[in-house]
Amino acid sequence: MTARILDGKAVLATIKDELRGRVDVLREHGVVPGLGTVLVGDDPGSQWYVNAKHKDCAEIGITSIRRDLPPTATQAEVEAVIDELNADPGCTGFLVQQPTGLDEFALLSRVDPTKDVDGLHPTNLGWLVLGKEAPLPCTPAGCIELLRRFDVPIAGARVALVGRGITVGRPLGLMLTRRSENATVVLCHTGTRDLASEVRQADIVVAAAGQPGLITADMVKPGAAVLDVGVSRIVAEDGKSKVAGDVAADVAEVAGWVSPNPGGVGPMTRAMLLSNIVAAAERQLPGPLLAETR
Ligand SMILES: Nc1nc2c(c(=O)[nH]1)N[C@@H](CN(C=O)c1ccc(C(=O)N[C@@H](CCC(=O)O)C(=O)O)cc1)CN2
Repeated sequence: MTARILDGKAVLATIKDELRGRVDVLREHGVVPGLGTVLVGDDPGSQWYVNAKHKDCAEIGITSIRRDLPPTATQAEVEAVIDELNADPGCTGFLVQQPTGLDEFALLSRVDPTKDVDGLHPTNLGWLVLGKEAPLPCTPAGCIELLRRFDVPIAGARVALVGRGITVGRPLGLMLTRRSENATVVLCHTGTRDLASEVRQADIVVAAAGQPGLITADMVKPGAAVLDVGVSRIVAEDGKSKVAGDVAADVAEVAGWVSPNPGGVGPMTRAMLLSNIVAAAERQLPGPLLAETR
């Protein structure tokens, strides 16, 4: 068996097409969506992600506000930029690119939750726990959207999440166990006694541990869907740095679906960010118009 490819790049392009029309409607009603980003330091990966986010925005008519700060920026300086974006009416949503090397909990908490397009503000994560509508974290939302777009059955599926981080594993567990998804989730982490056995029982595996090649073919149930969220930077044989995922290449010989890495969940993170930006701007519309967008 060769697995079907969960092509996140293709889905990102489709979602951009879908969102363009909604951005046009917003503009017709005087609301111009504007994404703000706060980037601290000179990490090339973070710079790439932020550049990509603004490029995506430009392609569908969302304006950009960039605040790039040097690696020497202090907590107070970053918080001042957050206060400025909270107050800026042209910035309808913004995010602080992680990692910052600073107190990230304090930074996230300072963002106006109505402008939190990352869905990572404690209030918005709280709404998720309570089962209420709120902006959702982009990577877990991207995982679910990717499965949906390729008709991977989720309701009733047994899911092994590998990794309990705040941006992926933990919120994804909450999202997959909502009635709308109705999956059964096993959240695996470094304390899991027999990871291989947990993964082998799963219909869907989401690998977000940051350990290159952690999930091997012998651990995967034939026909399962395997999403690779791991991002480790390794030095290849040619001496060049490249991204390595958590899923070994031979998993594609056993699985029913696999997400490539790059080209799978990464572009979906960007797609869900765009969707959160548009939804945040739509909430600025007067009630009856907002109802029409739903
Ligand atoms: N404030 C946030 N910081 C971070 C988040 C986040 O959701 N919010 N997630 C990650 C990084 N991230 C978005 O910021 C992100 C990761 C990957 C991709 C992507 O498109 N990757 C490409 C490959 C890129 C490469 O070669 O390096 C792919 O997978 O095809 C986009 C965004 C941490 N920080």
